[in-house]
Amino acid sequence: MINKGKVDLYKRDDIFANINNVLSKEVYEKIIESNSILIENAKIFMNYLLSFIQEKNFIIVLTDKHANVLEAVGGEYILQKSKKDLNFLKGAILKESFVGETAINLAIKQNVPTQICGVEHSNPGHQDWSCYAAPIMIEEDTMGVICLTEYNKEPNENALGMIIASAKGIENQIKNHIKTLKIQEQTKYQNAIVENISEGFLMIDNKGIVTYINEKGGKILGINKKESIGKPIGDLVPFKPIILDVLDTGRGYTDREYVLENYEGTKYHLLKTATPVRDENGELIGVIDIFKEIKYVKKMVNNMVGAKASFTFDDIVGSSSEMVECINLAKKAAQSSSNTLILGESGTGKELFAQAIHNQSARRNGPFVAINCAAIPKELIESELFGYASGAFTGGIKGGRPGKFELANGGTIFLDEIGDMPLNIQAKLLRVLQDRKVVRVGANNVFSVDVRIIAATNKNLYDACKNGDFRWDIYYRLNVLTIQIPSLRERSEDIEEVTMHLIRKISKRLEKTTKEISNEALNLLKVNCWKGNVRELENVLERAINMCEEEKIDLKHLPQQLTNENNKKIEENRGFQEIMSLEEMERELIEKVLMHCEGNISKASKLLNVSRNTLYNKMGKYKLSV
Ligand SMILES: Nc1ncnc2c1ncn2[C@@H]1O[C@H](COP(=O)(O)OP(=O)(O)OP(=O)(O)O)[C@@H](O)[C@H]1O
Repeated sequence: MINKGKVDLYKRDDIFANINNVLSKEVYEKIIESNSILIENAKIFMNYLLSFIQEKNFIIVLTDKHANVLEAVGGEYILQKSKKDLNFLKGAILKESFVGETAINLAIKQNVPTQICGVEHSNPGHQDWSCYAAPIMIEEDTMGVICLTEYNKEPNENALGMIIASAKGIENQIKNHIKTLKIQEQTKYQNAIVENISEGFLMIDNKGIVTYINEKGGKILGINKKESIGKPIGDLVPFKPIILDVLDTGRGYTDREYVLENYEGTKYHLLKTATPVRDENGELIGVIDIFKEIKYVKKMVNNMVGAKASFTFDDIVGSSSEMVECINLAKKAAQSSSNTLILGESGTGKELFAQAIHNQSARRNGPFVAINCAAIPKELIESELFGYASGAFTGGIKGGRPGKFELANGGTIFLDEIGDMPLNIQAKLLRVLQDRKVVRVGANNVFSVDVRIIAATNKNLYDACKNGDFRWDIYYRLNVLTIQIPSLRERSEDIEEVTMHLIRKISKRLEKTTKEISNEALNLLKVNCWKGNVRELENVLERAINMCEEEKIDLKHLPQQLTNENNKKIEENRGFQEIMSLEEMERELIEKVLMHCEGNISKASKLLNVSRNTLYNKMGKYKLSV
């Protein structure tokens, strides 16, 4: 719809007292800023229109949606005249209450192109002029109005058409402008994402030309981000980039391992994912390559699978001289990164010590990776320890897998039950012990690893070496710092302290209120021989706490078997002796055995099933000599 001269004639006689209304400077500047897109795009059309109309008689005015003048262009004379007659100056307020009904006001009010010529104007001061105005609409909202004004009372048959076409042109221009701004904003976000991801990001076109590379990618490939764009990737790096294979085959890949050395001589072990990019017709137009350093992947894996040491020296309980000696030795081991061997029966706390050593060492922030050599089938130990290469065996994960040594890089590996490691694996272990180098099963690449080794066993490794079951060279390399953890039998004076510690620990875990133990129950625990050491004691206490409804564990909560065994012992002792204290019995037994072995400490300690150290300590305690 178009308005042509539809004016309320009764307004013609209105007197407009205040036609010089102009916006204040501050308000005008604000309005200019908020309409900057409209002004920027309209100006192009205003100047264009001006170039083929008679500048002498015409002015073109742009207003915002409230009829405030944003721009006015035209020949100098006519511009000055329109300022005087029509108030057409930048910042002027042309609303109806100030200037009467005009083509601009009507175009805003009714959202349609409007023309008002000569006497059709309500304002007598406008009646020498003709105005042709068209609204500029974006998504059904009026942004402003463009108006062609002629110093002529008679209608101009081309003017309205010209102004409508200009308004349409401005609308299209603004729409494109908004689209571009949106794309620019999106690109900004995308760039921020690509630049801030921890991975290297590279994009090439179907000719292998770099179209984008992020800062991290440039660092890994050893190339300058800005200078590389527009150049063939093959010319920028000292190796054949495997991303080019994707252009040949059209097939991408996920998480493929790759080792590269850039021009700066820096080696990177990467995990790469390459994705072909196709246009809407399915034509390959480029490849996106994302690569990350595998050390960060391993760190993440370790964090997720819990390759962490949770125990510290504060968790090790026991104040017997044997235990204190062990703890001191272990603290010394924590100060060094030498190979460490922990010996002791099952359940004596070998892993507990290994974790405490790691947590007090300089490697405490690195991974702690434990592997039990006795618990893994012989055929799998090698790949578990050293990893395997892609295609090493059927069923293996495509792209290969790192072994525990690689996963422990920068930290500690705990080789539990090392005495059970098959001889063929021991040969490979020797290489790691000597050079800290790992070769995956089925691979040629050698990886350097920075790993501290703590091994443990309940076997006599010396005897195993003599029998040919364990390699001497490994034994000597592991036997640098050796910690022999005494069994609970050898340090029965620790039983009360360990018991109280375990009651607190287990009650907390099971959310029970049990916190004490009766003297009778504690005495029964003290006389037990604890074949399974602290672990067995822990199991008995866990069972007792589960059974116990009160705060105190009593005899009835302990397994019947313990009471039976104890009764049996007392019966046996009654046969040859009145009831003696436990210490008296121990002293007498040691004395008898020493006599039997004619003072040979080694023989006596073997017969008593305690270490020589322990025997010496006990002899000191009971003032026995040979
Ligand atoms: N001195 C100690 N103080 C506190 N808790 C201990 C102590 N010794 C062992 N434990 C606890 O006993 C349990 C067994 O310990 P750990 O697993 O370290 O023994 P291990 O010698 O490595 O056993 P295995 O040879 O069977 O692997 C763990 O729950 C551990 O926390």
